[in-house]
Amino acid sequence: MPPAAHPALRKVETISHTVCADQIPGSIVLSIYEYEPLVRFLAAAMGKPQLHVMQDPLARANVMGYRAGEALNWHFDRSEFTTTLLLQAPEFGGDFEYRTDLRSDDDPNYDGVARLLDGRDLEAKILRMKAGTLNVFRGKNTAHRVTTVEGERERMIAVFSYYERPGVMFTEEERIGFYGRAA
Ligand SMILES: O=C(O)CCC(=O)C(=O)O
Ligand SMILES: [Fe+2]
Repeated sequence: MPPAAHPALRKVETISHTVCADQIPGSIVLSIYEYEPLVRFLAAAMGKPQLHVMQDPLARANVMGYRAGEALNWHFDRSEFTTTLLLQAPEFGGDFEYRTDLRSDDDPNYDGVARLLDGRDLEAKILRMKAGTLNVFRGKNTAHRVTTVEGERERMIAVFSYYERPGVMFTEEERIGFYGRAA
């Protein structure tokens, strides 16, 4: 593969409207995030002895808005798995599309990633979500994206982070990198 064609070097634009956990104290979204039966359910679903909410005041739970014309490009997540709850569905578009196990912990599969980015991966699937859909996926190796939202109603989704270890925090640098602020 010529270096310029390497999938990691492609340029994409990302717009995001993110509300962090510290901006919604006492909200229903945070109560759901911390709801013990949900945490136990997710642990059982993921085959973990236990899961814990994250301690990070910003990252533990986020609400992201996608407005008309906005999307989230193909990516992998840093964490082993990700939990989302769709709060409001858009009128059109804003589909969650995923490609299961595109890479593995020991094989980055750059050719496969390039094929996906070129729209030539026939195994990519769309998950039909409605408001209230809980989505748990292994985003570390399953590539995923959100297609462009259309229409007046913004897509609103809560993103919940849980870990096997209690007390997980981002570093200050990570908070600034993700959110543009440390506190
Ligand atoms: O909005 C979604 O459905 C997915 C969000 C996501 O992939 C992420 O925040 O990493
Ligand atoms: Fe993601």
